[in-house]
Amino acid sequence: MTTAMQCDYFDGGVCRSCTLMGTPYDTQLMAKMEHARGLLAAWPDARWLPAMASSDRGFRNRAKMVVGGTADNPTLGILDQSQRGVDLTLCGIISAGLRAAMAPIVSFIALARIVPYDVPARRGELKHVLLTESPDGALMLRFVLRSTEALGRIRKHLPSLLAELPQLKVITANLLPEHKAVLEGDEEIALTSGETLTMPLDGVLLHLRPGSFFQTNTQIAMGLYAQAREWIDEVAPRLVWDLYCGVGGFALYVAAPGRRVHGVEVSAPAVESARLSASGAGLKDVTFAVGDATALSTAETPDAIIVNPPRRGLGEKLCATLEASGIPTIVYSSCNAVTLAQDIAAMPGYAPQRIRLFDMFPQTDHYETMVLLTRR
Ligand SMILES: C[S@@+](CC[C@H](N)C(=O)[O-])C[C@H]1O[C@@H](n2cnc3c(N)ncnc32)[C@H](O)[C@@H]1O
Repeated sequence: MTTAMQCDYFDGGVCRSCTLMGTPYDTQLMAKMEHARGLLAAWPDARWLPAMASSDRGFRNRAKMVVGGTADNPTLGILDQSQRGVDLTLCGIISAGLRAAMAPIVSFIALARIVPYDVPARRGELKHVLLTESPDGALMLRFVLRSTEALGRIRKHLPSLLAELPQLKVITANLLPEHKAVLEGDEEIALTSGETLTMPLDGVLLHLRPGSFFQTNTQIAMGLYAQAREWIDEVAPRLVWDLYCGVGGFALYVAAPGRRVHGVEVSAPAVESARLSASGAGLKDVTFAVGDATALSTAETPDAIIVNPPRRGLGEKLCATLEASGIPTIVYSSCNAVTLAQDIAAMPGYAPQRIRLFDMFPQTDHYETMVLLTRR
């Protein structure tokens, strides 16, 4: 039995995001397996592979910090019930590299006098600090601002931040003028010459642009992509589609000589990132398009398809399209086993063959499940 992680923020009632904090990791993983097995019990013939466990701490490659406090004493973390800033810079589930960058960023905010946004008063500038770490320790930092008011001071003082954190490769200002409960706005202003964070994942180099989705837990993401590659390679398809492809992790992993791979994704920055990664790797047969995966037409039927939708799942329309298609193999990677089970039930022409749980989100009851489906 593993020792449970302890967190002062959780114990003090300051932050309750990690709902399973204090539960031994083995117990968490067993409960997730039971939960997934229960939801997918309608397919008893599918073979369950051993779950891929994660490190139970320091696994998050990304910190989304709400900024509170004052320009002299900013806080990075969350807002409490009265909308006051609560410091969470020592959060134990974010990576050590992210944690180490927090104090210099807090000092920088004070130095550049960027006034934290005051939610009840609708005053101030800095709403969020978004920080992402690549496996080689490089960082992408985004300041989500109400306006460009502080930009001059940010630019002026940036050299001191870069001197302290030379691993900062991409820094941007994101503008979110509206008073609304979203993380970021549409406009991104580059503050460094580096525009993408490079993510070396055992042999595959991904480029991450600000604003594009990347899996939260890099170790588990690599496991997920490697598993998809193994299943795809077994059926040796000549044409593979990667729907909801994000920055192209699955597509780039399954690329192989003599195989065409095409990714579809709704986010334009993510598609730009994916194209950059494919061209950087010299992969001419790996292409990407901005588009709505649910509006898919199967005029040209691929030999295999990978789908990795958001929590809402594929939905009726795409399930009906896939059910009516002649695609022999589907690899479905899902962060919500409830919608996964609904979608599989909506495609009775496919039989789940193998299932594997990937613990992308330790300390919470969330997890990723990947299923290999073949045409009956
Ligand atoms: C769970 S993420 C998967 C990303 C990617 N497969 C990866 O491994 O990083 C889901 C992705 O679906 C995209 N998305 C959401 N709705 C979509 C739609 N209707 N059509 C295409 N992409 C969509 C999101 O922008 C996001 O990048």
